[in-house]
Amino acid sequence: MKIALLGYGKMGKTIEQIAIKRGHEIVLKVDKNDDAYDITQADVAIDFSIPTVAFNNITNCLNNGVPVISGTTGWLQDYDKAVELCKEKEGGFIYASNFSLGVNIFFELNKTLAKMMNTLKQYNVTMEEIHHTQKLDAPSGTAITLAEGIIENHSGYDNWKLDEAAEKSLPIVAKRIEDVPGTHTVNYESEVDTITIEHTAHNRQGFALGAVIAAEWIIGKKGVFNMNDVLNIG
Ligand SMILES: NC(=O)C1=CN([C@@H]2O[C@H](COP(=O)(O)OP(=O)(O)OC[C@H]3O[C@@H](n4cnc5c(N)ncnc54)[C@H](OP(=O)(O)O)[C@@H]3O)[C@@H](O)[C@H]2O)C=CC1
Ligand SMILES: O=C(O)C1=N[C@H](C(=O)O)C[C@H](O)C1
Repeated sequence: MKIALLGYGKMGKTIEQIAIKRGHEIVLKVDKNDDAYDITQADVAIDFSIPTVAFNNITNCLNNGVPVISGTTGWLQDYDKAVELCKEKEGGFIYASNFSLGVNIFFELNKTLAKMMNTLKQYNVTMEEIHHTQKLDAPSGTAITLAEGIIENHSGYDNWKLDEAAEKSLPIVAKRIEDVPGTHTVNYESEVDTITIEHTAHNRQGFALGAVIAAEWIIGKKGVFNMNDVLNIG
């Protein structure tokens, strides 16, 4: 499979290593200021860039008939437009806030726990995410997906807020600590006890492997998909 890497930073480089080990070829590496590139030489594009350019990268792929996997976070105000374009062009598109198998299992565990806790009003939910200091967005995309999983399944919450507690709002604390690949914690706290679920990434390999598996999976498919489709979970 011929892969275009849109964004050649920490994730782009990790994806390159894994893709080559799995027998794929990297035909294009796009970074800042690499504007004039021909995406059509690739069978599939993998976008791990920055929030301000991700939507543009995705539309360029869809307009040129190249299926695209996007892991970039912080651009979701334009997600619906990307979905529309994908349908109009009959393309292939997957966005996931987190591509790792472990986090996708954690997402399901989080939803199940929220359902179980729904009637137990003595518990307040709080969330914390910790990432490296170069991260541009807060809260993390993964934290937003976790919050949405709780809001959909727990009637005590209908929105989330960064660093703020308010009526029916799920507070998310975002911490930035050097070299942390990504840790997400969900707490249910009552006066008598705390229930905690946590996912800790030890490195970026899990995210990168998931993105390559998603790229392999989307070849020959048309539509907008997510990691539950790829991993057949949920
Ligand atoms: N969904 C998931 O599983 C995961 C998602 N992520 C997300 O992926 C994104 C990238 O993460 P990470 O690799 O750690 O970040 P990095 O900052 O290491 O890499 C981002 C790269 O994008 C480059 N870039 C800047 N402008 C453009 C452009 N116009 N087109 C293409 N590339 C460009 C940057 O170049 P320069 O440095 O020169 O500006 C940089 O090399 C983030 O949004 C992060 O949150 C990260 C891990 C897992
Ligand atoms: O920026 C990162 O590094 C990560 N970003 C994603 C997010 O925002 O959730 C996924 C992972 O946590 C690493």
